[in-house]
Order: sequence, then structure tokens, then C-alpha cells
Amino acid sequence: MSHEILTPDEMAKADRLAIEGGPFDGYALMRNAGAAVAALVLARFASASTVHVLCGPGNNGGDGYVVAKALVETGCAVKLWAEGSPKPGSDAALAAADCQLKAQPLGDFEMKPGALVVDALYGAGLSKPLSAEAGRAAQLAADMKVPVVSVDLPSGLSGESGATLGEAFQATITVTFARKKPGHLLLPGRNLCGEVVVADIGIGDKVIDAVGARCFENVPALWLDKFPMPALDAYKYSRGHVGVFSGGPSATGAARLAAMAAARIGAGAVTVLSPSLSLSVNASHLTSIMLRKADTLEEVFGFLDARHPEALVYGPGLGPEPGVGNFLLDLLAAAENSPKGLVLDADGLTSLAAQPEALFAALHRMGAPRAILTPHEGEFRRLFPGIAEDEKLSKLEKARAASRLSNAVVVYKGPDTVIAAPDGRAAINSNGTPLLATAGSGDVLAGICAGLLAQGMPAFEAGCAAVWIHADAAQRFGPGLIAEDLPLALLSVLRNLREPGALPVPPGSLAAGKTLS
Ligand SMILES: NC(=O)C1=CN([C@@H]2O[C@H](COP(=O)(O)OP(=O)(O)OC[C@H]3O[C@@H](n4cnc5c(N)ncnc54)[C@H](OP(=O)(O)O)[C@@H]3O)[C@@H](O)[C@H]2O)[C@@H](O)CC1
Ligand SMILES: [K+]
Repeated sequence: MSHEILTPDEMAKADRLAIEGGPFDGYALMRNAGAAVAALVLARFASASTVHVLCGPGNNGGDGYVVAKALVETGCAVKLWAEGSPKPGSDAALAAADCQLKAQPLGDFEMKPGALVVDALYGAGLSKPLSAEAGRAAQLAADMKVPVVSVDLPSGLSGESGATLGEAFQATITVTFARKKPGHLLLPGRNLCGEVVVADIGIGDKVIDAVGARCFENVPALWLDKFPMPALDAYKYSRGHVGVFSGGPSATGAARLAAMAAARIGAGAVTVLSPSLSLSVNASHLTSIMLRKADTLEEVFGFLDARHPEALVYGPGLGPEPGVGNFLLDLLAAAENSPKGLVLDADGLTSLAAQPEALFAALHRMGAPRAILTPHEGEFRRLFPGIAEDEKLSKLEKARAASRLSNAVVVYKGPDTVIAAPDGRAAINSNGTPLLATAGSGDVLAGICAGLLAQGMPAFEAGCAAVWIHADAAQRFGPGLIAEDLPLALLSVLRNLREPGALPVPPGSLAAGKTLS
């Protein structure tokens, strides 16, 4: 796998293990890193009038000395600026000694238009806010609009959390090593990094495996082998049945969006469970989606006993009142045939914000995580106030803590959505798009999650797949997208996922004959 995300501590462990296992020692890894950055500079910025390499006192600066040396040797005009000097005996000290250029103090840094900046001040070892001199250098590069190539991370950015410690460089391209770090994908880091290039510096996959990282970039390879494929003898109920609770007469659209999405992602049957007051408005908008009256718990139990749906969506359009939360708690406490999967979204989360412990206890009683919670920032804050307010935690760590607490897969939404499982696995999404910042898109996501759960996809993989597919659908549709477009936009994503070779094809499945496209 190459989509692991390593924290700076895990990366340091990978460096250590790689050095122990050979053949590269620390300085050789540093030379490989610097060579990769120099090659990128030559490939992308050959026309820069002068390359200004800014070096810090640690190994990030060490990479910078290697870059400067390599570029001088190819005939580039290079100027070197340093903050502090490397510790004697360190790899960075070796690199500085091997570099033929004399560094000038960073405080004197100046440049002319047409230049390029290589930012090798601080990377994984950033421990405090940038100095005034380093901050001024970052500001100068931004004011003069020169391209910046950051080594490993834009200086000032935490690789662990994606947060900045005071000023930070705005990179055009960030070259990192072996694997991405959380700070490359979590905001505001993702914006500060520009394009992220991962360079191979000789740390093999076996070393990465030995590190045991449990965080991944959310790419299809992470979940494609669990993606549901209908068998040849499938019938509608064997493909999974989803029940979606509808709101009152003026708030029915959210449930229908979720229902349409669940059907489009492949659930064989979808039923909207509607208050009697909303039956006629729902009926006038539904065709293939079934409709059933559900004013009371008994009516819901009747549906569960008769139809055995594999997943329920609870929340979109239901209203934030505590009674909405109580209804769900009563349902989970009393249902004999409780659904295997549950997606809690929107008002389903807000209505339980006054009694989160009761919800978490119910979710723990369900055993293996079968629920997916899909809070956005505000809903997360309401349901997990203690975790949300802990400023020491990154978004990744917050999602993980919330998942452990609730025994649910938590999809902590935003431009940098994090999906976390109670067992510690987590994924950071990187194909998010602002096109999804439109009313109702969350309802569609809830429906996709439920549709995948109903088809037997495990909750973590279902959450990851839903988030990626939702964003890919929006990107494929493009500007002008509204939530109603998303269920249909799923078709193109699904066709692409099901291209021959993209998915493992179970023997005898419909996909073997490509009859789905
Ligand atoms: N073999 C390897 O390991 C490889 C590592 N590689 C490279 O090493 C990088 C990590 O190196 P690193 O651990 O030395 O950390 P780095 O970011 O250089 O900073 C540490 C120094 O800076 C100081 N300092 C921190 N913040 C500061 C601030 N704001 N203002 C002022 N000072 C500050 C800090 O001081 P201290 O916290 O100790 O007081 C310490 O002296 C990594 O990003 C990658 O580029 C690659 O070559 C591949 C092989
Ligand atoms: K840097």
C-alpha cells in the first residue's frame, strides 16, 4: 500500500528503521531527499533567475544544503541563507560542510523578481512559531509572488495537525518523503502546501509496514475490495433494503435526497418512513422508492419486523427537538429486529446533543460498530463538546476520539473530511470540493453511506467510500451542481469504478459481462 499517512513521529521511526536495515545511512537518505527536490526544481522552475535556498539548523536545513550543492553543480545561480547552524556531528552538519556555498544570515534575505525560493527552514521538527526573520522571509516571498518549493512541509506548518504555529510559508509545491503527513491534507495545511509531491528516498514498503500506521489517504484502493457487487442471482431485497425517516410536511426533501442516493449507490429497495401528515407530499415525489406510514414506534417496529431493512437513515429534516432523539433511543432500546446498519445525520445528531451518553450507550449495545455518524463542524461540537474544545487535538485525533467514545464510525465532515473507526483506523479525504457546499449534499452523503451499509460493506469502508464517491460525483458534474443532481451524478463514478480491472469481479457476477455500463 502506498496511501498510508505518517505522523512526524512515525516518519522518524521509519527513518530509524530504514537506517538500521540499510543500505542507506541518515546522510544518504538526506542526499536522496535533497536530490529529489533539486530534480523537481530543475524540471519545473528551470527558468528561475536565482534559486534562494533557506536553511534551518536541523535536518530540514540539511536537505536544503544538499539542494543548493546539487543546483550549483548543474550551473544554476544559487544563494544560500541560513537561520542557525547545524549541530556538530549531525547529518545536516555533514551536508553544510559538503556544500560549496557560504550561507548568509536569514535576517539579510532579499531577492529580485523572477527568483525561486526553496524553503528548507523547518519540517518535521518545528517546535515553536517562526522567528521574526523567518516570518519576514515568508512574507517577502508572498509579497513578491515568487514560487516557493517547500522541503517536506511549508515552514511554520505542523506536519502532525495541519495547523500553523504563527507565520508560515505558502508553498507552490511541497516535496515530502516516503509518505504524506496529516499536515499535508488537514486544513489549513492542505492550502499552504500547494501541490504535494511524494518522493521516494529509499525507504521501502516493508519499513513503512513495520511502522504500523493506522491513518490513510482516502483513495479507492483503501476500500475497493469491499465495494459491493451484485451477484448474478441477486434480487431486490438481497441487494439491501434502506429505510429513511422523513420529516414533517415542510421538511420532506432531505429524506428523499438520502433515499435516492441510497438507491443509486445500489441498495435494491428503499422505503421512506413518513409521518402521516407528510404522506401525500412524499407520495407525489416518489416513484421507485417505497413509502410507509410511520407515526409511532409500533409502526416502525412493524416495518422492521416485516421488511428487515439492513440500514436506516435517521436525521435529515426531522427537526432538532429532544423528542426526535428520544424516539431513536426508544427505537434502539426496544426493537427486536434492530437494523444491522444505522446512519445518524443532521437533526438525528443535534436532537441528541443534550444526552450524548444515552446515544453512545445505545451504540455500544449494538456491538461491533454498525452506525455511521456524519457530523459537520457544528454538529460535532454539539455532540462531542469535550473533544471539540480540546485544542491539543488535531481534526484527525478528534475524529478518532469521538469514534472510540461513541463506538461508531465518525465521518467528521468538512473540506478535509476525516473518517475514523473505533479500532483506531482513520482516513483523511483529499478529493473534497467546494461544489459540495450546497444545501442537501449532506443528506445525499447519508444516503450513500446507508446504501453501502445495506449492501454489506463494513462501516469504516462504507464511510470512506461514500465520502470519496460523493466528492468525485460533484467534481464530475462540475459548477452549477445542486444536491438533486448528486444521485444521478453517481452513475459516472460507479461506471468508472467498475471498469474492467478496477474492481475484483466475483465469479458469475453481472459485472463480468459488463452489463452494468
Ligand atoms: N534521516 C532523517 O531523519 C531524514 C530527515 N529528513 C529531513 O529532516 C527533517 C526533520 O529534521 P529535524 O528532526 O532535525 O527537524 P527540523 O524541522 O529540521 O527542525 C529541527 C531544528 O529546528 C529547531 N526549530 C524548530 N522550530 C523552530 C523555529 N520555529 N524557530 C527556530 N528553530 C526551530 C529545533 O530546535 P529545538 O526544537 O530543538 O529547540 C531543531 O534545532 C524532515 O522534515 C526532512 O526534511 C530527510 O532528510 C530524510 C532523512
Ligand atoms: K520546510
